[in-house]
Amino acid sequence: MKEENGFSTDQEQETAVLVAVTTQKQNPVQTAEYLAELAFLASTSGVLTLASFTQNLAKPDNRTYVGKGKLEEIISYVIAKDVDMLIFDDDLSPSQVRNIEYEISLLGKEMKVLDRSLLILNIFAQRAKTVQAKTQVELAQYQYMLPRLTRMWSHLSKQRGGVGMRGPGEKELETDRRIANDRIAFLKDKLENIDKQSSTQRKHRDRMVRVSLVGYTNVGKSTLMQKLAKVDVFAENKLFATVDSTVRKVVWDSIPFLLTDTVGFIRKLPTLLIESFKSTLDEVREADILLHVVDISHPNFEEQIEVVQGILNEMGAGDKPTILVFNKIDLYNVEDVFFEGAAVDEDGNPELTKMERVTRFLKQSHWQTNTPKTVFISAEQRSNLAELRGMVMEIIKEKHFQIFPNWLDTNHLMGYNDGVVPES
Ligand SMILES: Nc1nc2c(ncn2[C@@H]2O[C@H](COP(=O)(O)OP(=O)(O)OP(=O)(O)O)[C@@H](O)[C@H]2O)c(=O)[nH]1
Ligand SMILES: [Mg+2]
Repeated sequence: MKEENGFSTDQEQETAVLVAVTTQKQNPVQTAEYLAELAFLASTSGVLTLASFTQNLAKPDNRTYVGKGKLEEIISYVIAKDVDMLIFDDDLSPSQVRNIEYEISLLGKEMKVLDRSLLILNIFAQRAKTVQAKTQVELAQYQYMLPRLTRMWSHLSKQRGGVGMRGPGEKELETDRRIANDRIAFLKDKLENIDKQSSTQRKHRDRMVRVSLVGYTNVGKSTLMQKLAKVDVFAENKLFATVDSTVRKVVWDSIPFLLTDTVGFIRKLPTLLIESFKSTLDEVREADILLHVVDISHPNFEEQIEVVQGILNEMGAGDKPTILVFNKIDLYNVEDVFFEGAAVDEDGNPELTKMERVTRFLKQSHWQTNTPKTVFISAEQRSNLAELRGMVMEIIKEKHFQIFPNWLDTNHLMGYNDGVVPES
């Protein structure tokens, strides 16, 4: 194992070459962005990207994803550089994996062939902490591997550990499909029991308003959770820092509610993961209010919003009361803002802070006008958190009084009807 102490040294760090195709459905700019994301995923799981290859095709090749000539070019490169693995940006069918492995073996080399899903599964496996998350990931891994259980797979995994080979463990990989199927049945059973327990737990706290932080991975959900609930939640500049959902009871203006931090979404999130994380995602499904966090400093944030919205719709959570929370405004380029003429206050007051200027500029942007509820914040620098809190409180109170029409503390009703939220 190369990561015995949780560190991998430079010499021993596993290396990868990334492969993507530009198609009729995916333009070169998108391909470049997706490759950047794939490299980030690789580095999150401790793998160093040495190079990436792309090819223009009408659609990915049925047999080997890229064309034969391109594959040969890639294989010569990986042999010359002694690369540990090939990572493909799209999901490969079991037969594509076999064909690619076969082409590699013709040149006397053995190497791991991963796709985006497997890489994501691997990161989830590294990060899952609770029994539930671990079970969910293991189930997804088995379901992914079942149609791919080949001699090559078990042979390789016996020889070398590391990325792509974690999870079910080497021993199980040698076992036949029947045993894998038994394991899948066992894990499903286990999950069902855990589900029963957690749904009982959820019922016990049934009568509290639930607020869920959702959003693309790495946008700052856990950081915001920390600032809002004053708890220590693991946040990191890596993808999928959070795999387990964290629930905290928070009391604002004497009204208690539950705040949940959830696993981040990503483009092409493996369907198997969505399925096996069903119960974790129930937190989202059963939420009263969603805070959809967006990293406005990310060049692709608009597409990320769509991906998240798409997954929420698929889950049947697309029409919940939602606040679009644009985070990381501290990273927003101030010069752009200056040239848009927003640097000076309407009253001619030039004394606006950078954050105030950025906020003012963003509030004039189409994101403000097209979306019913938006707010621009910096979780890390605590900018505009009071405004966010006010917006959340407005909906929380509405929901809370639906659940508790006789909530006795009339102090907190004052000012509620006209939407005034007491300053904290
Ligand atoms: N500059 C800046 N960085 C931020 C802000 N909020 C969060 N970050 C950073 O963004 C990175 C990701 O933050 P997390 O809170 O882990 O993001 P997450 O959405 O929980 O990510 P996953 O759990 O991986 O889905 C961390 O390095 C944070 O320090 C912000 O307002 N400004
Ligand atoms: Mg997180």
